Amino acid sequence: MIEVTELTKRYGRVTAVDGLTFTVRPGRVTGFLGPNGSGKSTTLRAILGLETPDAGAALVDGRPYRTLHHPLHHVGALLDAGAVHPGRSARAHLTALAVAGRIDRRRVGEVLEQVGLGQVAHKRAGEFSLGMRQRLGIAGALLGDPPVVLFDEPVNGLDPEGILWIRHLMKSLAAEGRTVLVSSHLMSETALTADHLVVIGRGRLIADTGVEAFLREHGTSQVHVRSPARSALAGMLRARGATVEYEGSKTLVVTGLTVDEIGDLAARNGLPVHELMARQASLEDVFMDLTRDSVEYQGTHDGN
Ligand SMILES: Nc1ncnc2c1ncn2[C@@H]1O[C@H](COP(=O)(O)OP(=O)(O)OP(=O)(O)O)[C@@H](O)[C@H]1O
Repeated sequence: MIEVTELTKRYGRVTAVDGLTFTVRPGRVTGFLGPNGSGKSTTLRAILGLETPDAGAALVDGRPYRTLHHPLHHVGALLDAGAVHPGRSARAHLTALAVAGRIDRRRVGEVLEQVGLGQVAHKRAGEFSLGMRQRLGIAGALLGDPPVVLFDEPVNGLDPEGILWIRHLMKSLAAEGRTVLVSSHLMSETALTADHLVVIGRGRLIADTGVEAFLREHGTSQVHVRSPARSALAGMLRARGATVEYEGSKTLVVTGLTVDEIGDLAARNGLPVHELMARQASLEDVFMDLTRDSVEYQGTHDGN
């Protein structure tokens, strides 16, 4: 379990994390979402004891990371997949980590197999593709068999096969009862993997909720209706409580009624309908709406 309480971190005049509180529970994948610069990496680094908070705390299993006796047995993290010596083989890299972390060297072979690098264990990391480097980073995170894992933007730059692999891995780690926290700036990708979402903007909490509840609450669906009698239809739809907007010369965009309700209403009143189509607002749109203020703030701030 990870507990972040009233966490604040400032860099000079920039408040990267601002009184942030949330808990990451075991047995599920928690997506940690926010636009670029919203404070995700800073929060992850604070959880890993790489940043000293100006206020508040970030605890792993009830303790600050720096006080854990065998940290790699508690937490595994993928922060920057590039942080591997290019001249070292995958096996040598992991062996060095194992020695430094007082972890049984037999784990090296196990994690190499687990991430699918068994065949290339002797290849130099400098010759690895980005996807292979991500896998190597994840192997390092899993070395201590930790109950808590953190991944910072793990699918960035990966091909579809790599993305699928990571999604599957996250879910299986959570199914084993581990605490899994995955940061991303992509809402739709995260919704496919995560069970729970923590959304932040300019270092503050925007949402802490289940993915399904989030989609129910924010995933507004619209219905596009093309009708030669759209003015009459619009009046009736509004009378039924729908929000109606005009688009082009023939189309209505309706929120608040289903396709069936709109079709039935038109039929009962003898109004012709040439097209009736449900459209789910994209998750990326929902996310951008939610975090817009924080992005504008960030832009202003960066400009100063
Ligand atoms: N070491 C640092 N020194 C100064 N400012 C920093 C430092 N680290 C982060 N910041 C600033 O803190 C804010 C939050 O950055 P952070 O990297 O935590 O955000 P993020 O959500 O992880 O974004 P990204 O996905 O772009 O990395 C940004 O304004 C960033 O410029």
